[in-house]
Amino acid sequence: MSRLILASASPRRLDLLARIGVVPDAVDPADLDETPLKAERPPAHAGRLAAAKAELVAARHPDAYVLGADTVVGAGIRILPKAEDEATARRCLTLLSGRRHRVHSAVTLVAPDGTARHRISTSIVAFKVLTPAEIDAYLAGGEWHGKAGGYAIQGAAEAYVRFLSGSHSGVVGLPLFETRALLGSAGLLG
Ligand SMILES: Cc1cn([C@H]2C[C@H](O)[C@@H](COP(=O)(O)OP(=O)(O)OP(=O)(O)O)O2)c(=O)[nH]c1=O
Repeated sequence: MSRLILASASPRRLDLLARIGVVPDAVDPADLDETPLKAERPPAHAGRLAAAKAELVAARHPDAYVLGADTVVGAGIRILPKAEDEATARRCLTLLSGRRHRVHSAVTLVAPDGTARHRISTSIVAFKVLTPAEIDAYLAGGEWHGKAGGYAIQGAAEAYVRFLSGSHSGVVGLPLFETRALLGSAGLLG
């Protein structure tokens, strides 16, 4: 069977794949510019980056299947950043407090013949109104680091989530229903 490469530096994506019994033959992250295009909408941004990551890494592994993913938090037409510092995470949480937002997780599978298959999962998440003390407590925990929208639903932030509609695995970073469909249609399961 052909090799499967996971084009991601996210340990969560590796763990999520393992939950459906898939262990990639290698992990080879793509390093690319994740700046949104002018007027790019959140789902389009996620789809473009998932495809770009998979295609970039596929060029390095011509005989393998390559899986890439991207998770974007969108508030209306705004794309929230991936929080690399506390001030950014604070701005994200302040914006998300007391309102609904969407989390788009796109997955792309590039086959050895170069054809690409794409899927996207969109979830709706609503946070309670966050008090300044709750935001401070969350920031002190550090789980926001490197996360789209400045939070990780798989950690303490889930206690602030009043409502979730969609895919929990998608919010964490790799929607398992869509990923299984992609891998299955390529004959990579069982
Ligand atoms: C909203 C949310 C995001 N995230 C994470 C998933 C992604 O790792 C990250 C969004 O950044 P991504 O650019 O999707 O992924 P990444 O930079 O971590 O890894 P790579 O590009 O190499 O695949 O935010 C959570 O872990 N939990 C959450 O609840």
